[in-house]
Amino acid sequence: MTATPAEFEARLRRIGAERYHDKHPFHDLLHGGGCTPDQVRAWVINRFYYQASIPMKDAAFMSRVDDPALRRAWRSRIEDHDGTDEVEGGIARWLHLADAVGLDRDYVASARGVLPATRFAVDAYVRFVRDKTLLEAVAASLTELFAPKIHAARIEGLMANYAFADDTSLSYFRNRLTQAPKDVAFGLGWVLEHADTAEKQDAAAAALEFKTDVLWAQLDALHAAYVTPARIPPGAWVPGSYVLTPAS
Ligand SMILES: O=C(O)c1cc(C(=O)O)c2c(n1)C(=O)C(=O)c1cc(C(=O)O)[nH]c1-2
Repeated sequence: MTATPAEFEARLRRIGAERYHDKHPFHDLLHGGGCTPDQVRAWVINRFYYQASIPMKDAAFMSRVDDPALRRAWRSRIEDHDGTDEVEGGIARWLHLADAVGLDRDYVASARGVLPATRFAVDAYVRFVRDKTLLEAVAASLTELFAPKIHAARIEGLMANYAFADDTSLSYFRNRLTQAPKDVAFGLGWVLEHADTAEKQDAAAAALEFKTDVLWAQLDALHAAYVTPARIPPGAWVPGSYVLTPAS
């Protein structure tokens, strides 16, 4: 049976409550000050790959949309990450964080040291958005419903626990606090309007679950590789390498 929009929204929010990556143990370590400088660096290197891929997935999405109004509503996402001639974007802001933790920013930007499982998970998200229905693609972005809470917790936790944390190094997250709610208000409204059959609601819910897996798998990979007993896959970043300045 088709759920009402309010019931369907509650179903989507339950998926976040049960599966979002704010519950992953790596986030407890990171936000609680329990990460070593190299573990923070590993997170910065791997998470960069997600950041850098987001505007590519949004471009893939827009390439499939024939409704100019939907493209217009979506295109600010690309500017938010890539920036404009006047305003720095999220990718540049992420590289301030790379500088602050002492990493060689060119190495981070090259994505050479990214873990294989991170690459597989992120690439799967870009492919999902390219290949699935527009409804599933928009529904997958709705993990952002749950992101402002984790960004606020991250700013607070990093500021309290790490000397590298300041307004410049954390500017990425501060900007997302206003960007994400705007994106997600549109995305949620669009999904509630277009998921108008039980089958479409099931497909949208499954897309959101898939996306929580994309996020969770990245942190599993990070935890397995860099938290004791560490198992670093061949080719991935080796702690201590590409570090230009000591930890602060
Ligand atoms: O730090 C986080 O936990 C987190 C999570 C997510 C998310 O839920 O997918 C995004 C972001 N950050 C983020 O910064 C971001 O720009 C973003 C875009 C998207 C998307 O799917 O389009 N998710 C996320």
